[in-house]
Amino acid sequence: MSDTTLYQRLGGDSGIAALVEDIVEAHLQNPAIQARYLPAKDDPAHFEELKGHLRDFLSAGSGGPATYRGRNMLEAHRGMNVNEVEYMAVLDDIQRVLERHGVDEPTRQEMLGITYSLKDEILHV
Ligand code: HEM
Repeated sequence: MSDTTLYQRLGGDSGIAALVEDIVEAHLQNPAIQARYLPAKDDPAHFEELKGHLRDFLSAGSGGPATYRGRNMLEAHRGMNVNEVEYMAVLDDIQRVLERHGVDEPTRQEMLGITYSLKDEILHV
């Protein structure tokens, strides 16, 4: 176990903001899932709000100072009927962006565990 928080190992507020920008961009480029995110991009105010929610979710969930004010994972994804391929595409994008940002291997593994653990609230709901 590391004695630094996950939030610190992700680079704090600035690291998390940079990660979210690149994760969302990766989703928009990923043929398996881009159609899911394009409608949000077409509405700039909504798109900024979504990215803010993603930053706050990551900060709040990793020991950072933010308060997450978005919907819980079940409510946010209900009705989308996300499938396994889409779920893996999101997890893969996150892992690739973490690696590109120089996030260390144990921290990437921890993120993989956390993102996988949300499966029952997101997959086929
Ligand atoms: C561990 C995996 C995931 C996490 C942590 C996550 C997290 C989030 C969060 C925090 C929001 C914002 C909710 C809000 O603004 O109220 C969101 C929205 C969204 N998620 Fe996910 N998500 C994950 C997986 C997925 C997957 C696999 C898909 C489908 C490919 C997906 C599609 C979406 C879409 C389209 C929205 C935006 C809805 C809107 O336009 O407001 N998510 N997600």
